[in-house]
Amino acid sequence: MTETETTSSNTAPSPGTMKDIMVLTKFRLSAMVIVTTFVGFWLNSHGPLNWWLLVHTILGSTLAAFGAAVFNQLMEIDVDKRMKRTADRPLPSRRMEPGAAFAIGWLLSAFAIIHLVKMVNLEAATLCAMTLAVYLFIYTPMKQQSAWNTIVGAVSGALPPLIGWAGAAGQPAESDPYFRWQIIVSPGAIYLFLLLFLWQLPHFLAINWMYRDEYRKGGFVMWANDDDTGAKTSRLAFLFSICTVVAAFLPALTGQTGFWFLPAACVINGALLWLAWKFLKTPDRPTARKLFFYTLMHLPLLLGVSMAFWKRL
Ligand code: HEM
Ligand SMILES: CC(C)=CCC/C(C)=C/CC/C(C)=C/COP(=O)(O)OP(=O)(O)O
Repeated sequence: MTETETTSSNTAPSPGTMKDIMVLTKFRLSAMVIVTTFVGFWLNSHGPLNWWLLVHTILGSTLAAFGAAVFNQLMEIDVDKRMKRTADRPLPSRRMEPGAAFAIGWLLSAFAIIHLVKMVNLEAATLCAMTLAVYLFIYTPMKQQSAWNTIVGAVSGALPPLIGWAGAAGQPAESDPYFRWQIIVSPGAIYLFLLLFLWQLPHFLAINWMYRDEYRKGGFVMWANDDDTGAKTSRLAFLFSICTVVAAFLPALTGQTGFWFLPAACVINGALLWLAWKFLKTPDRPTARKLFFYTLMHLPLLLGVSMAFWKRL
């Protein structure tokens, strides 16, 4: 090997390193979480968008989402080792030292919260801290105790759009109370929370059923673990898909969206119900896979039409 090659292999991250960083930060999942934060910010922006406030909100939330992923994987090294889906993650495969991950997790999470307090507002920072706390202190340990963990996980997954919603409110005026609860107790924020909360249930049930053997092997207690026929999981997935669709129509019912939201939402939600129905009628891997992949399209599509037809009242 020439000197140049040695030097470059020491400094430039190899494709393996880049991949490990993506896995450690659960990059694709975190990216979609941040899309929901962006949508929350956008929907609660009155008048022209405050681009700097948006950048600070997204930066803080992104670092927190990465930090959450790092700590979650640090807490699950032993169980992740037992599942094919997760065994090759950098920590269980021992490509990364737990000490390094611990330091990275702290740096990301602490910087994120401080950044949100200083550059955005106390409400966004508090919601972000709550997201981390629910995900790491309640959901992650609960995965090995009770199948209700999914409901708790869905709470942490439904808070990030509210971070964006709160972020758009900016700094308080002098006359404002210390903590402005009214920002998040509003119809738009409630819509985003309910939509995200409910959407995660069919999203996860489909994948939970596909990976039920792995979850059992890993020692995770999940709804689909004892359901080899798929009857129970597909019933739950169908029921929660109906609930998701009901939540998805709320802004149309309250007059928050323009005329074209309704037909667009009918198509997007109709496809979700159709795929959940197919999974219910024939619970097998192909129907579960289709439902899971469609959930990954359903959410951005619905958030997209919400943004497009949202009335700035
Ligand atoms: C109870 C809450 C949730 C659970 C248990 C859950 C579970 C999972 C699992 C196990 C996967 C991995 C599938 C695989 O390895 O092939 C996955 C993928 C994914 N999830 Fe979720 N999820 C939840 C919430 C969310 C939320 C809130 C979002 C974003 C808004 C989200 C977005 C995604 C995305 C984008 C993927 C694909 C990631 C990839 O291909 O790397 N999930 N989810
Ligand atoms: C701003 C901020 C802090 C954002 C973070 C949002 C967040 C915590 C989303 C997590 C959603 C969730 C429960 C995913 C499943 O994780 P899992 O641990 O069950 O997935 P795994 O089995 O693949 O490890």
